[in-house]
Amino acid sequence: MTVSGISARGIGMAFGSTVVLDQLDIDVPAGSFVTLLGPSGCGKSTLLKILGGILTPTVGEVMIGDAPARQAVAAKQIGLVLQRPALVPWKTARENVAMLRSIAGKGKARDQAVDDALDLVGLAHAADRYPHQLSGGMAQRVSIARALAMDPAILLMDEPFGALDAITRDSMNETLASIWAATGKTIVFVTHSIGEAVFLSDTVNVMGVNPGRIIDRMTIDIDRPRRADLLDSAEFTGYSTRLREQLVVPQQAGV
Ligand SMILES: Nc1ncnc2c1ncn2[C@@H]1O[C@H](COP(=O)(O)OP(=O)(O)OP(=O)(O)O)[C@@H](O)[C@H]1O
Repeated sequence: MTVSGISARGIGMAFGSTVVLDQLDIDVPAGSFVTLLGPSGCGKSTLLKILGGILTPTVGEVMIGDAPARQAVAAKQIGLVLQRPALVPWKTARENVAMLRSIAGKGKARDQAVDDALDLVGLAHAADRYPHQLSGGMAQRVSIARALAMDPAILLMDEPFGALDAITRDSMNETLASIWAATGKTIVFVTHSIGEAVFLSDTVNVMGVNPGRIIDRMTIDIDRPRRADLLDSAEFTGYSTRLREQLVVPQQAGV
């Protein structure tokens, strides 16, 4: 895996006559954890897909490393994790993780990359279970392992923990922070949750609506590793309060 960053300039996106994103610039440094935080409908998912080269913007340019984003997609450098894990019900956790690798011609009878990915998400013990035998959090761990097993340079995550209960979500956030530290991947993460954004990110991009744009960029300067007890600290609350103010104050001109 080569670690790559993303640079997007002058991004605009319209669906028919509806302008969803307007004049948006964003940089995601290689190996960083960057969050897109904003209200429903501000264009987070659309921007995530554009940054990953999955969707072509109406105007503007996205570079991944030194190449246009679509080349990174063709080279399978992009991993995607969505809110719903979408596992194949008749395949075990291990088989679900192995699936994309076999489609890409990388699969072997005993594939170490699959076992390593399951290990990384803490599911080695459940590799032979079927999706109906997994909790929601475990199923989402499988979908993260499925993306990791392809060893993408960039992981795009679209509200991956949005459907989970608060306790499971905290534990998934800790797991994701340790996966990121262990793999050094570039991660772009979409969330509605201020707490999740502060806990995970190097940088939080706060988005405003109508049209979608970035209204603030906040660097989260909290030491790592970050553990769940951080959630009770004054430092954490300070960042959360500042972000909340950005989200409720009438939005100003884009930055
Ligand atoms: N393929 C599409 N065709 C038409 N409109 C679309 C399409 N995809 C997204 N939109 C519109 O673009 C806007 C932004 O959608 P998007 O899903 O990117 O927002 P979001 O911030 O991720 O929302 P949420 O947090 O609710 O998932 C919405 O108004 C949505 O209806």
